[in-house]
Amino acid sequence: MATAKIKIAARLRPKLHGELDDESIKVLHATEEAWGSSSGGNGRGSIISVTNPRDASQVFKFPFTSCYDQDATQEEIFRNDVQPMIDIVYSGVTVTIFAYGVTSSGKTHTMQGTKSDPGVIPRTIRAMFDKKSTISGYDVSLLVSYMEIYKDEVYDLLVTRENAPKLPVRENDAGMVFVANLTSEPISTVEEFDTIYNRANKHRSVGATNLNRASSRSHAVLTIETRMFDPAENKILTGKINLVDLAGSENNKLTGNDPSRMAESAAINKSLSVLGQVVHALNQNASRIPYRNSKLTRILQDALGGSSVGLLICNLAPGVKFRQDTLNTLNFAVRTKNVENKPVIHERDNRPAPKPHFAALAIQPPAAKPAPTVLQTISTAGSGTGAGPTRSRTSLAPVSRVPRASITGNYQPFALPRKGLSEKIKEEEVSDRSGSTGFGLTEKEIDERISRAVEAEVARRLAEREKEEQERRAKEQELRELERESSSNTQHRSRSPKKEQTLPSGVLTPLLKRHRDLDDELKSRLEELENKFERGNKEVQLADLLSPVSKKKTGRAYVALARAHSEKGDLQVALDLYRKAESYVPDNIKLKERIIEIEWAVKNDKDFIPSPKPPRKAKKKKGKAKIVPVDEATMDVDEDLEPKPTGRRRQDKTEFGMELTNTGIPESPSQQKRSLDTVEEEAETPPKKQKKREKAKAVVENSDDDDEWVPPAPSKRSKRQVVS
Ligand SMILES: Nc1ncnc2c1ncn2[C@@H]1O[C@H](COP(=O)(O)OP(=O)(O)OP(=O)(O)O)[C@@H](O)[C@H]1O
Repeated sequence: MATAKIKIAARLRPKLHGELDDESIKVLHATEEAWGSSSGGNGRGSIISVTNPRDASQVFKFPFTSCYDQDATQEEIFRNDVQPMIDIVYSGVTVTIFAYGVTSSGKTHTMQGTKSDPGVIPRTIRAMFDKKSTISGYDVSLLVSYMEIYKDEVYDLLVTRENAPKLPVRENDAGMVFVANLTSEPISTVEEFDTIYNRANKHRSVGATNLNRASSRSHAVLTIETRMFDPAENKILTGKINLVDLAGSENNKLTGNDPSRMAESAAINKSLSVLGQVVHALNQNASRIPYRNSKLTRILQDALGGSSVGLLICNLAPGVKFRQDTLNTLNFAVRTKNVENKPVIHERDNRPAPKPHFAALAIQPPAAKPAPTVLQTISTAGSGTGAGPTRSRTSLAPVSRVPRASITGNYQPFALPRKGLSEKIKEEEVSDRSGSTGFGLTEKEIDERISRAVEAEVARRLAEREKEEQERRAKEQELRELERESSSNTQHRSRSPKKEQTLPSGVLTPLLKRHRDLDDELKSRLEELENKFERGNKEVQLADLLSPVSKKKTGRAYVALARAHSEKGDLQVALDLYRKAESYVPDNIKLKERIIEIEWAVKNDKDFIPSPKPPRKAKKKKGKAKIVPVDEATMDVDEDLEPKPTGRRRQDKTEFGMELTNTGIPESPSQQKRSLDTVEEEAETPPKKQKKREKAKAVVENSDDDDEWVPPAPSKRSKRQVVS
């Protein structure tokens, strides 16, 4: 079955007035000679390089097919990466393009642009109308729908704000997710679109923050649907392009959000966190992908491991202020580029089915739904010159995880069209509903059959759900027992002097010595937990079942083990353990950094010595001293991976895929400055021992995508990077 990976384009925006650009984030291009073209290679097969905030001698490299520097134009991005998608849409496939990045990184600029410098959306519309005018033999109609996801609720942007109710997200029989009651308006000219779009944008939730005067407070999804009726074949081909301007993840220290903004911010960060988890689960080949954990991922389900063709535009902001967010965005992009979709052509055949022989009718099983037609080949590298809808298709095998599409009349897009279909399509739909069955059955017989089938299906689903629920409860119970057992064992053992004798002297690192009992305990606990679940996706499944506190505990347990192994020099084992930890705390920024660093050390066969752990501070409480239970002490094993907030309870640093507790009260500017400095200071502290060993400038190639261009290490002699 043909698959298509999500394509990544990264764009670094220019520094804005008053911003500092320390040039730690760079775009390195391939040379003209290497690409054999005169395009200068700009935007094609280049890399983003980022200096490690914790060790300036390390440079992380992220190769993507398209990287755009601060001078890149809107036209360039559209021509290289978006224009080729138009042909795909007209071949009956859904394309999803989404802009992702921290707040103020330029997502809206890239997608919408300005009147004088239009972005992806206006250019796409023009290109779609241009393409439409070249198609002959089809009756083509275009429809637009536009929604925003604000605080995890979906609103129609084509209706006035006061009349916009929360819209439900549903799934049809074919597994296709759609937003019920979303308006879908026909558009016959570019000007018509512009009027509708400009009016709708006024309904979008936008607010001012310290980082962006017009910050998007919601995710916006604009969908253009193409319906092509072929009168000769009596078929309808339906393509779609979803243009998604995501809200940016936010660091409330930098945005200076007030409490009402914070609630928005929490919703934004939560949904982006789920997006990160979905991509993570897809990378792990997990059997359960947490699409349902947010409306955003539910609506983008088809674009992530589904039947669309995807393009992720990663927007990056320059300067040290955003460096951590840049790394997070790039990490997300690296993961996303491994996500595979299985594009499907959405075609509905309106020809009446041939009438079967009466003898066959007697033993006729209920009509099976035709499986989705799968694209044999989809070229995303075209130049936009393809002619007309693609007709070649072969496999009829059902798509495994997310077929989400049907070529029968069951197919429903995000929006259910309300009006303005071309007359012919309307006629077809009418004749579909009232016409002959093709099997000589009466309406009543059909109704009866349908009700029987529906009843059977409902009964089956209920039984399935009941079973799943029972299994889930049993698993949860088991986990609770394990946890209880484990914590009582831990307390018991900590009192037992015998345990000390079991330690092989001189082998354990200082960390292990401190936590020797716990190490054994944790190992056995983790082993027990592991045995309960299949390999492969067990961490993701388990993480789904655990409470947030248990997840954190388990993550820390893995981190403690990983750290111990890394100190012993078992870097590969340590790396595996850190990755496991990531399944439980996917949003831990320092853990991500640690993984990158160890990956680098393993790849380059270098030693890795973690920065020394800060001494554990005694926790003081007014009045009485707090007794820290042993179990809790294990949580501090890797304090440097997870700094504890001090003072008032709040989370300072936000990132993609990071779950936030935006419950804190904004600090005073002086407090903000102090704690920001601390964050920066922490980030800049290099792993000292390692620095001694690694005097030469190191380059990290942070990609497992071998077929992508990996340029040589930067040299002082060459201004531009050259393909070797
Ligand atoms: N490539 C660019 N060239 C010039 N200015 C840019 C570019 N990208 C972004 N900007 C400017 O940067 C500012 C922030 O951009 P924008 O609003 O697009 O960010 P955003 O990522 O959509 O932010 P948010 O998530 O808060 O909505 C705007 O003033 C915009 O004009």
